[in-house]
Amino acid sequence: MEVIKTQGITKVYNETKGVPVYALNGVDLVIKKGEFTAVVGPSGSGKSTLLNIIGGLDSPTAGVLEVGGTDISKLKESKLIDFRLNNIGFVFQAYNLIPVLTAKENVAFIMQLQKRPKKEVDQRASELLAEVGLGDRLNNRPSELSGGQQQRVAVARALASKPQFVLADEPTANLDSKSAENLLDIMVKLNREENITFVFSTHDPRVINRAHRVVTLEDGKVVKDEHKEEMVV
Ligand SMILES: Nc1ncnc2c1ncn2[C@@H]1O[C@H](COP(=O)(O)OP(=O)(O)OP(=O)(O)O)[C@@H](O)[C@H]1O
Repeated sequence: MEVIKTQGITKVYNETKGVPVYALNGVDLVIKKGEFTAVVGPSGSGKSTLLNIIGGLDSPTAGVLEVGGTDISKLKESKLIDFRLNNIGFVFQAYNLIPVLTAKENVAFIMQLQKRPKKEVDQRASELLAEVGLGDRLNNRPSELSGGQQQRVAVARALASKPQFVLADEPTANLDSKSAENLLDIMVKLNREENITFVFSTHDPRVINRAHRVVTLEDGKVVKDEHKEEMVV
């Protein structure tokens, strides 16, 4: 099943002086359910721009973007906010947790926005945190957690809404190698056992090694798209 389909996605930034910048230049990409995909490429190649557009956080200058068969490039902002909430999970490099809320409240918050029953919210928040190895940290605030633990809360939060896929922009960028490995182990496990679709951008060779599919961008274009037979564990 196709979860994400882009056709001719282009993003142009108009430089005030001189030439326009093509951050993306005709990207065609199909991501299927259960894929574990790394988007790689040199600095400035368009990775963040692509992830922001796939996540409905930014709109393309041209092209079509379908998520689960819905053309989201045509949705109005209010509809798009709802669509994002219910269909896409986000993990950013700077954690982006709400500082005054506990780990459990951060995960619950997304489900409260979805107006799910309190009992279900409570139970699922605890279960997800246990799944990422933080069953004993439910009531700690982000400042009381390590960077790796905060990023695991972010993964639990991304999954809370039962999204069609999870987008992670450089998820290991601020982590030491042990925490990065640990985060990867959890993402791989969620992918393998629950068929969660992950798309992440990265510079990190350890992350690239664990991906099943590696899409390489250069100057806003896909220049390589490798599918690996076997995952390297
Ligand atoms: N708001 C903006 N205005 C003008 N140009 C922009 C803007 N955002 C991005 N760009 C340009 O678009 C191109 C792609 O940027 P993008 O951030 O997507 O690259 P990236 O591959 O994620 O880079 P990095 O690995 O350094 O994070 C770059 O040339 C960048 O300078």
